[in-house]
Amino acid sequence: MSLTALLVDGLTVRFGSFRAIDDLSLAIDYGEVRAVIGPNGAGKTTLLDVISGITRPKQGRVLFDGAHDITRWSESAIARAGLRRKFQKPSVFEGLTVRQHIAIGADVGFRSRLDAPALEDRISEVLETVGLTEQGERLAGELGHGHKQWLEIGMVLASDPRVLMLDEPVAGLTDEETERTARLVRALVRPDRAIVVVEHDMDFVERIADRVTVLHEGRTLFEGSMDKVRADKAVVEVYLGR
Ligand SMILES: Nc1ncnc2c1ncn2[C@@H]1O[C@H](COP(=O)(O)OP(=O)(O)OP(=O)(O)O)[C@@H](O)[C@H]1O
Repeated sequence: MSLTALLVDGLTVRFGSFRAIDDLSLAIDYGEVRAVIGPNGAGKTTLLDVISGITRPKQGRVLFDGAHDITRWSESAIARAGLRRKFQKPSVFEGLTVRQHIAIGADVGFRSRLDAPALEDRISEVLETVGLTEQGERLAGELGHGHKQWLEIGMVLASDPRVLMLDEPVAGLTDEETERTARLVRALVRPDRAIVVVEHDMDFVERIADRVTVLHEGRTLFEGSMDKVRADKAVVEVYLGR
């Protein structure tokens, strides 16, 4: 296993003549939580779209696990390899229970197929981790927004991801739910997993991120700890000071 989970190398994504990602290079290691922040339109979602196979770059590579350029892989091949994403808007199956959702996540994603008892154990373990044990038999449609977010994190987690991408996981959550999500994200850290979080809530980012990459106009404006990010003049000018 490489120490680097994702190596983004000279990546450019164009929409017509506009460069949403502009010759971007960055490395994300196993064992870390990396926050990707920056103003609207900086290219954060586009970066996640490339890593998850939704958008094809014009130039550059994304090496997964030090060896595989995933920019030509299909979305499903990328997901099967263990790169999994929770999208910004919760989209649960209203008529299925919480347990059924986690089962789908485990069944679709788990790289070594589980037998029935192992699957039940896995579901219970995931429910415990995301704090939804008591809601296991409830229909997803009855859950509040926070619980839906944790359910979706649970679905992704059930697949035992190597790279876990979370797109604005605390948008629309209360302060208490945000705090609980921060604790959850930190509990998902493992030496063989990289967690990439796109988020606008800077207090949340400070709580979870080992390192922060600030994007601006498709390039890295700054990279470092949140303390250093907050102190950087250029970052304050284009983003934090607004
Ligand atoms: N399919 C597309 N066609 C044309 N332009 C696009 C497309 N997708 C994204 N863009 C443009 O690329 C730029 C980067 O968008 P992106 O969604 O990656 O930004 P972001 O940093 O995620 O912003 P936000 O914080 O608002 O989510 C924006 O100017 C956006 O309008």
